[in-house]
Amino acid sequence: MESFEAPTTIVDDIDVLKPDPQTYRPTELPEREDELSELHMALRPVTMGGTPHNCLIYGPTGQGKTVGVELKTRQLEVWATENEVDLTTVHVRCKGCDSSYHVLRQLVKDIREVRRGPGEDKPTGYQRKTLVEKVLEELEKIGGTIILVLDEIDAIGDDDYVLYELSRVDIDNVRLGLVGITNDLQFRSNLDADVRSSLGQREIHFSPYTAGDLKNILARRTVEALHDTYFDGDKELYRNLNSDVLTNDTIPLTAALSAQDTGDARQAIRLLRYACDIALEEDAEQIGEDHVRAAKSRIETQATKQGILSETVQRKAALTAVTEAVAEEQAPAGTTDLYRRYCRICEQIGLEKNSQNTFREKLNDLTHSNLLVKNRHGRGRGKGMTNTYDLSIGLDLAVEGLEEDETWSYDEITEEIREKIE
Ligand SMILES: Nc1ncnc2c1ncn2[C@@H]1O[C@H](COP(=O)(O)OP(=O)(O)OP(=O)(O)O)[C@@H](O)[C@H]1O
Repeated sequence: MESFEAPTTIVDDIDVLKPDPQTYRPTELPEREDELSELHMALRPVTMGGTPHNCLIYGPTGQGKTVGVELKTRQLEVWATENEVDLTTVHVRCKGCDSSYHVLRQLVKDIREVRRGPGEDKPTGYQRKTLVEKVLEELEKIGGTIILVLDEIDAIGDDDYVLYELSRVDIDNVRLGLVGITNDLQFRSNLDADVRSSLGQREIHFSPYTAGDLKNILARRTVEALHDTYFDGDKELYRNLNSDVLTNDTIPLTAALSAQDTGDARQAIRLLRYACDIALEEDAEQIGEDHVRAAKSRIETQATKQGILSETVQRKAALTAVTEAVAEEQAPAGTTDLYRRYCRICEQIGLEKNSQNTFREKLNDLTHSNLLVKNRHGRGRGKGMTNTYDLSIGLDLAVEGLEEDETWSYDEITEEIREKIE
């Protein structure tokens, strides 16, 4: 059996390569100097005995919005303690709260926890209006200046009641500033005009990181995470990085692959971490380009399997029909052929059959999920057009995805397909 004692020549502190804020939080974000300076200006009235401006922070996922707001509010808290200013920050994660009602319940719990410590339950059985009153009572009990950060606030969708109420809060002993964070660019324009003008007193946009930004972000992480990796010179920039455990192309490739995609720092850090894990598995002395490419492919494989897992049973039946056609080398296949296969599969597993039109919709849904590709062809002069479908992922991956999916436990069908490939 492998020993856990095996020494590693690569890693110093592996947790630094986790994009999870509970494990590691950067202490500076030089790539966000401008955005954080705007936030600084919005919060600055606190230092003059005033009320912070409300802000709406928006930008795609993994752009340092959450970590940036946390850094700035913490910096302000330190200043407030040193200057004996009564300041409280409440950071509310709205993910999963799909309505104002759920955000209000979360708010009551989080604000109570700020006062009394962890372990509060979310209140149940109250109407929205009563929950608003409870939030106000809690804010009043805290008093002073309060910054309420509503992270992933787009979770509430069109139901902006909670924002409407919070933006009108008027409590004698409280100076309240709201900071909304969202990665849904459409969210702002869908808000009620009053809420938009109140919450968006200051709007701060976090645009996607470039490959250059990502190289610097990754370089700083590797200096803390890896052995024999350090900056030459006082500027913590990729161009000053020296490392015995990274080959020259590792960081540029990781950054380029992530920048091509969405410029997401979380994704870039995760990719490097995965490459590092593969290098460790291989007992390699350096993390190289091959490890990054292997990591990218494993991540994509996992994401595809996850994608298959999250499809409905009817779509999985449609996907199985296309997979079978590919295994028999009969793809790209037309809707009629695929529908015939689908009907047979439904009979085999006892699934209710959809009409051919509904089946076609399922195929198109799978095309939108990037599991299938659709092509339109002419049937010949004057005979109109026809659609054919093929897998957009590898055949093996499609079969593996269906095999590993416990909600699609029709082993005899996937076994039959497997036999056709082997
Ligand atoms: N400039 C940066 N320097 C170092 N690490 C960064 C930087 N920007 C982001 N990160 C890291 O990337 C990850 C994602 O950051 P964060 O959660 O702040 O993104 P976000 O924009 O709030 O994303 P989401 O909208 O998905 O919540 C975290 O691990 C964070 O530490």
